[in-house]
Amino acid sequence: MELGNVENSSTTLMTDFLKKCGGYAVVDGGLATELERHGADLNDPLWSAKCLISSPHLVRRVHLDYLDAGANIILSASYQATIQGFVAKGLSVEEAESLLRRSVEIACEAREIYYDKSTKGSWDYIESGNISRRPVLVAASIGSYGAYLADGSEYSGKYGDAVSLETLKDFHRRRLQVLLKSGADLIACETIPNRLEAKAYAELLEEEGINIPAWFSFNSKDGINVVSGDSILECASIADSCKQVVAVGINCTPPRFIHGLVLSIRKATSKPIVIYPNSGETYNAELKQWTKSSGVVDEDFVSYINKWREAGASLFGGCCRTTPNTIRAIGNVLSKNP
Ligand SMILES: C[S+](C)CC[C@H](N)C(=O)O
Ligand SMILES: N[C@@H](CCS)C(=O)O
Ligand SMILES: [Zn+2]
Repeated sequence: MELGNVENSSTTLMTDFLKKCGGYAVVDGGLATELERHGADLNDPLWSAKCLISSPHLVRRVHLDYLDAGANIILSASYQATIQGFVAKGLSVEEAESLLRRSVEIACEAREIYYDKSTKGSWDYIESGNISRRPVLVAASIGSYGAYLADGSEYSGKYGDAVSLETLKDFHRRRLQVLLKSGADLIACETIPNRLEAKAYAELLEEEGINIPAWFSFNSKDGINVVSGDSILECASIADSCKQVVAVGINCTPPRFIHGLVLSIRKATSKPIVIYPNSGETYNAELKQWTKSSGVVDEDFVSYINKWREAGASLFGGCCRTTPNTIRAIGNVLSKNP
């Protein structure tokens, strides 16, 4: 397919979807931390991807909980699922690729179960005079190279001089190819910590030329730049120039930084903005545990949703340590102020 057509059909998917959702869409909340809350032990280099092997039923249940809470987009458990990471655990490349596909299948199964069981509440929008089901997209999550390193590097974005654009493209290429053909509606490149990785994703998507839209979501620890110190404007511009990218945003970032970042992203792109902050707690990568941040108050961020909406965001959810309750509350805010 020619790039012009890729751009048109990808953009249409997102604009049609947002229209069907009433202009604003609800993204799910933290997947890994919710698995943990249900008893999963994520102290492993694979982090949440470990559950694809040990407890796929729990992954499906958490997806379903987010759908019950009102999510319009659910993200697969592939954030830290990499071929390299699975092979390091002793799996074959074929088994690793099959687990990647399985992560998307599990999310699709949850959507099927949700549609089958909910006769009330899911038939809630009218299109051309017909009552239709609540729109739900399945996004295949792609975590950064730093996520694979399993040492919290996605919160620093410092990969060292030895890691070049080509290193990152080689690292991501095969996983992206598998996920592009997995049946997912969307690719979610998440927690992108630096400009180089955004460029790597953009080039790979353009080289593959497959007609699946993607979003690029960055993280920040100062509300001005992405975590590596690279400019959010430059990062958002890379996303803006990539034809397959249908939304640009911020995830796994404390709520207090979001407003300024939305205003900055808006200067670089007119594409829809996606926002899914974490709880504001701090991650200890060594212990793989969360601690309350001292000296900062990150009150319940749902109260900020309207402010972020006024600043230009149109897709809202939560990242680490948010729960289905957060997502239900976001849905309530959006539906009260359509
Ligand atoms: C977004 S962080 C909480 C993900 C976990 C990290 N890559 C680790 O493995 O420790
Ligand atoms: N989608 C991932 C992001 C981690 S930062 C998750 O929710 O576990
Ligand atoms: Zn997160």
